[in-house]
Amino acid sequence: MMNSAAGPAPAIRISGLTVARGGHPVLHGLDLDVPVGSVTGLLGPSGCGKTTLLRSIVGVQRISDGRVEVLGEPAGSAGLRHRIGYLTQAPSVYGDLTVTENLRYFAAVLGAPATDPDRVIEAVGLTAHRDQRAARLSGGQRARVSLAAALLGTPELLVLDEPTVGLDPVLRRDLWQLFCELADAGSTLLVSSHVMDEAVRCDRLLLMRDGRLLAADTPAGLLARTGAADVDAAFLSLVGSTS
Ligand SMILES: Nc1ncnc2c1ncn2[C@@H]1O[C@H](COP(=O)(O)OP(=O)(O)OP(=O)(O)O)[C@@H](O)[C@H]1O
Repeated sequence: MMNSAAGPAPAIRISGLTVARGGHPVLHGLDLDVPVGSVTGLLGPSGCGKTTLLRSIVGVQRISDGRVEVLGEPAGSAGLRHRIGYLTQAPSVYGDLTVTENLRYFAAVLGAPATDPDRVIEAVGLTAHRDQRAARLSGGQRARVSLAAALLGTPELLVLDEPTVGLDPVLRRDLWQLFCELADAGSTLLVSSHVMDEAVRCDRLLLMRDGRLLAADTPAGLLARTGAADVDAAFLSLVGSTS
């Protein structure tokens, strides 16, 4: 989707974003847009700055320079709190509560509809485990409880940090299907991954390396531009042309 002057405003607009962590520069003046109602994949090797970028978007990262605008407001604005769902890499669930109890609790905190816990439990494929305590779930199941919590209240923007890590291929496929359905219904999704083969499921890709953006394109555009057969090869070709 193009963002012409007449087109819809992007869900996320970032210019000159510079971040240092622990005294070291991590993001070096990033410029990017994320269009509304799309699934954008944020791809890049471990340590390239994906989580730092996502933290800047949800407004929990101290930034050195630049502008981060989310849904028309500066990142971190109080008004955005109920409009964004954020899945961190570490599942945040209460081990001594069941799946349903966890989600009822988070729904109450968020003021989400009372029917939401059932809906999101089904969406992430945990209905059969709904009465199990979270401490007894597998790592992948616990991660899905966290994902379900991010879906409560049907946020306009979902920021998901490696939501499919450690999941089997069937579940990964089902979750990507869910992400596409959410985008079709109008939500905007920004999904990080270091698994390049997930890229084909995205409408758009942001390829990062060493705190810089290598490319922002559709999967097809990226392959056409690099002449590569897959996103992995496209990434390597872009790395080769910049290093
Ligand atoms: N709390 C911190 N203090 C200092 N440096 C940090 C901190 N967190 C991350 N970093 C550094 O910032 C850089 C980017 O980290 P970040 O977590 O954003 O990468 P990432 O692309 O999300 O990696 P991964 O895919 O492994 O999660 C890394 O070099 C990392 O060592």
